[in-house]
Amino acid sequence: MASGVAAAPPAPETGGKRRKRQSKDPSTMYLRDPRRAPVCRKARKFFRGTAGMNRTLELVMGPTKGWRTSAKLSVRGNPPKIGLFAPDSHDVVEMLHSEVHHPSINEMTKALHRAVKALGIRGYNGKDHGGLSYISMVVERASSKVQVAMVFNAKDKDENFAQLQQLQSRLDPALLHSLWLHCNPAERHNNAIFSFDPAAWTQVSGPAVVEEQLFAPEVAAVPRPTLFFPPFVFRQANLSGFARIVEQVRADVAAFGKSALKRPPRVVELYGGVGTIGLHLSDLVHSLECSDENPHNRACFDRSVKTLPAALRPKVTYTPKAAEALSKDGILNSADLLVVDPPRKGLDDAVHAAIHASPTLQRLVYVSCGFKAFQRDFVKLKDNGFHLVRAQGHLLFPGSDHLETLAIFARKI
Ligand SMILES: C[S@@+](CC[C@H](N)C(=O)[O-])C[C@H]1O[C@@H](n2cnc3c(N)ncnc32)[C@H](O)[C@@H]1O
Repeated sequence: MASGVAAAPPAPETGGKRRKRQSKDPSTMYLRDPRRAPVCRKARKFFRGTAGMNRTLELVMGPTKGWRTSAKLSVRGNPPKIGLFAPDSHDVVEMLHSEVHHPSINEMTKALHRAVKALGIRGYNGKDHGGLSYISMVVERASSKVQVAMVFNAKDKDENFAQLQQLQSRLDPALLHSLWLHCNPAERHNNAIFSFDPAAWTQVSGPAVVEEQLFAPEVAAVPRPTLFFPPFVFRQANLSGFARIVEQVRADVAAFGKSALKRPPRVVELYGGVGTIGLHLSDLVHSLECSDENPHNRACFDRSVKTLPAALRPKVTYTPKAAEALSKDGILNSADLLVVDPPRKGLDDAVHAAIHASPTLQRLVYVSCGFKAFQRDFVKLKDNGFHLVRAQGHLLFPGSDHLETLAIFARKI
């Protein structure tokens, strides 16, 4: 099974038209004024029009530089070019430095470029489908060290392992958190960068997980679980920006429990990753059933639960299963509130069917990273009796044509 992580920042929504090839870092196209990105204009129009909101959509934005703490760069050709795909293409725009990258990612990219060239490691070539195809880098914010995963399309894992051992000796230990080899079979037939198969992963060096606290110490949020990220689970690229979304979700869940429900809600979370949202709600809920299709998330979630205050631990559970299957199993049959943060394709049909059928569900917190799909889901949720209570746009990738939408829906039962 594949993780479906995207290689490049979201491609601009071009209405199907082929764009002129970009020669510029595609995630900085709107950096001068990020709120002028086409998706922001579309979202404002949508919420004013179709969604009937009586005020202009609020667009929340943090720092425009240095925000990307998780990056997947493509590698192509020989000598290898490292960078991002230009929108709608597989042409790599070389990017050894980007102002939107965390400084550690820039430093590590340059060091890897030097090391890869010196060791004669070739980039993916599209002919025999072998070579180094991607480099994933994740910064642990407290230490500024980088977890590096190098993705090869190769049959001979041992050869790549030996190469990465050599490569490791060329990297600064003060910058490298850990180094991982991910080998995809050269003959595979899907576009996902990572596979869930544990056999595809080999740890070359360093600790197994990056550790993160979502909230800065000055944010008055309780609880503060530690989150654990091995390279084979989803992690937000702009974790500080995502913390602002989770703060809003906390405020809504608290208000819903106090004012509408008059008791703490039973919460289900689908597409929950390692529990980045759900674990931060544990003090506000009667119970939280978190889930995700990636089987590796559960161990991270369980480890995080141990970092919660003891009284909160029994309230939270995790099921490693796809949202479609859980929906068919009746997971929403007694839920008061549903939290969803699906991939760009939006909610699966079975989830809509379970929302429709639930006799108890009154509140829906929708975090969307795909605005096209969100618009489709909005119409279906309306058909299922939900109305929009509140929405915000979060520019998690300021400079690119991407918007993270937080929408709160309610229905009377
Ligand atoms: C945008 S991420 C959000 C995760 C989490 N909220 C976070 O902030 O880290 C989407 C998640 O959906 C998961 N996913 C993708 N397709 C899924 C499916 N059909 N059923 C359940 N989870 C799915 C992915 O593994 C990923 O963890």
